[in-house]
Amino acid sequence: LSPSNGTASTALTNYLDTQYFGEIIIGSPAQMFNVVFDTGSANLWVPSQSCSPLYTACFTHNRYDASKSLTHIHNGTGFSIQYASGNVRGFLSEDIVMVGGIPVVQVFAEATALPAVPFIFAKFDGVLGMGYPDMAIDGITPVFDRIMSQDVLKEQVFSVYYSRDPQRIPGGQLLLGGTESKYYTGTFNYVHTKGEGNVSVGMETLFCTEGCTAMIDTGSSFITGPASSVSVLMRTIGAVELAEGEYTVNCDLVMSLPIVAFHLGGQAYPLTQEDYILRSTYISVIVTVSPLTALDIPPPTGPVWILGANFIARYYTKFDRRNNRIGFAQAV
Ligand SMILES: CCN(C(=O)c1cnc(C)nc1NCc1ccco1)[C@H]1CCCNC1
Repeated sequence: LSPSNGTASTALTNYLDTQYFGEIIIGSPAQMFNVVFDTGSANLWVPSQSCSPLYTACFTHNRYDASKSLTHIHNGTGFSIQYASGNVRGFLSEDIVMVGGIPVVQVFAEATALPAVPFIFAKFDGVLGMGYPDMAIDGITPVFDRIMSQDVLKEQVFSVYYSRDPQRIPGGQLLLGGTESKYYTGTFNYVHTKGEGNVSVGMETLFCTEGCTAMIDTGSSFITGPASSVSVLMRTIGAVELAEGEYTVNCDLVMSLPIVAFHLGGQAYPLTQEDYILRSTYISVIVTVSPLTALDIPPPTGPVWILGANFIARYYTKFDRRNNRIGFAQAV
């Protein structure tokens, strides 16, 4: 925490433009964990020392050992969080958590059952939810809310920078309490949380004309949209569906791909071809647009567009909890 200006910075690692994570400390003496700072959830969980090593995903990641922390407080309440491919299950514990040098006494989950898919592919150990308290399982006050109530931050905001260049150090930044001017240009345009938006391709608004909700999810790698809308979008750009919800276009068509723009809060946020395609290295003739896939999320949350890392890498994002709005500026 730099006392001078009431902000706290955490450098993020960029793994293949698809995973961005930073270090936190839990317990005394310090136990270090790499976590995704995830606006798509609101709980903190890390693998537990009591996770059976039969769970490969536990075996290959850092695990919290309550017996080695002098500041550990027992809780024991059951915990389960649902992901697309399976549940993370465990129990609650309490200890000192340090984020960007700010200490909070935090209730978090020790994971004792960690599904191999997707977590054996995770370069991070756990997830630190940065979402609103109403998303928090077991009604636990999220980390950022506990930091805000300490009145140590200049502003009740946090900002996220995701670098697009894997060689660039740091690969990203989480800044609590403000924005980092070196990571964006121009001014912020704001959209109110729970706001409406729509999606246009080229000059025409294809669907969601009556507006549909979008979620900015710092913990997701890609952009997903309702299957019906994504298929309309893909047909428009001439992509063909190979796998379920995954589309490909031919390489030499890339330059003719239209701009896909997300309209949020009356402002257009265009993505160029490079933002929404991923060149598949092994088949030189086909380009996959996998950063844009179909995912139908059931009501009441869905239908919803989820804008993940490849959107945030283009638009530096300020989560303004004081005014319940999200600001976007051109990322550098
Ligand atoms: C963290 C769980 N998430 C992932 O999409 C996810 C899963 N599995 C792996 C291996 N990585 C993931 N995200 C990597 C990443 C880091 C930053 C950007 O994307 C999502 C689940 C829904 C809420 N939001 C988060």
